[in-house]
Amino acid sequence: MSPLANHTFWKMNGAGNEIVVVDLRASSHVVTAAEARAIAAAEGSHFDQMMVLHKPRTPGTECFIRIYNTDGSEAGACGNGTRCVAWVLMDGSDRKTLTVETRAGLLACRRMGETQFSVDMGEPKFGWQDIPLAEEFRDTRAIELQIGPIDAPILHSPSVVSVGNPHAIFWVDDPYAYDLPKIGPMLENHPIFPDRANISLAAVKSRDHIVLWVWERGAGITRACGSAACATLVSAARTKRTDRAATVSLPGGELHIEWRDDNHIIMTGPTELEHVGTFDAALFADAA
Ligand SMILES: N[C@H](CCC[C@H](N)C(=O)O)C(=O)O
Repeated sequence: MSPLANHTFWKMNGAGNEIVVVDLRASSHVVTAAEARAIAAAEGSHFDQMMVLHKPRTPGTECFIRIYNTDGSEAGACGNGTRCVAWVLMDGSDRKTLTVETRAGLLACRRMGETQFSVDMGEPKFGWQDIPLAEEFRDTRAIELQIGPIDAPILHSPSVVSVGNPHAIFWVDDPYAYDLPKIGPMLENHPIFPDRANISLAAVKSRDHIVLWVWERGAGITRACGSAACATLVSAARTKRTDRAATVSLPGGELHIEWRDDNHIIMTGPTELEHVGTFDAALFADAA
C-alpha cells in the first residue's frame, strides 16, 4: 500500500523541519504570498516551508517547485522539503531516482531506504555577489560582521555561502548558549545581506560531526534546515575545521552531508508523513 498516493496535499517533516507539499501540476494557479501566509497560519497546514509542485519546465524533470517560507517569501532551495517531494513522487513505484527543478536549478534525488532520501543540492557559491552581500568581500570564509559591543562581540566573523539560498554561519562552542530567537532576526535583516540570510550557529565537535541551530530567513527557528546543514559543512571543510563529509545534528534530527570532489553537495536524511488530504480551502481549516 502506498500511503501517499491519490492526494494533492501532504503534511510531512524532514528531520523535524515542517513541510507542506501541494501538487498543483494539474492547475495553472500560482500561490500568492498572502495565500501562503494563510495556509501557514491554519491548523493542520502549518509549515516552515511549503513546496508547491507545478508542471515541469525542463524535459527530464518531474516538476517545477515553488518554495514558500512562513512569511510568504519564496526561496530557491529547501533541502528537507526536497526529500519530502522525492518521497511523494516516488511513492507507489519502484523508482529510485528522479530530478526536480527549483528557482536555483535542477536537483537529482535518490531513494536510499523506505523513508530515507538523498538530494544532490548542487554546487556552493562563495563569491560575494552570488550570496549576495551588499559590499565586496574577497574572502567569504570569514567576513567582518559582528553583533554586540565592539570590543567584546557576542558573535563575529561568519562564513558566508549560497547553496541556492544565502547562509551565514557563526562558529561557536555551544549553539544553544545563545539567544538565537532574539539575535536571528537582527542578523537575517542586516544590511550586509540585501536578500536577507539564513543564520546558523555551528559547533564543530570532530572532523565529521557538527551541532547546528538555525534561524531561517522567512521562517524563524526551525527544527532542521537542510540547506544550512549543506552550507555549514562546505564552510567547515573550506576553513579546515572538518573533512568533506559529516553528520550534522539539528534539534529535529540528523543529516549526513558530503561535499564531493566534483563540487556537488549531497544531503541524506529522513522524511516523515504526518497526514494527507486534498488541496482545497476546506482542508486548511480541518486537516484529517
Ligand atoms: N528549511 C530549508 C530551507 C528553507 C529556505 C529558507 N528559509 C530561505 O532561504 O528563505 C531547508 O531544509 O533547506
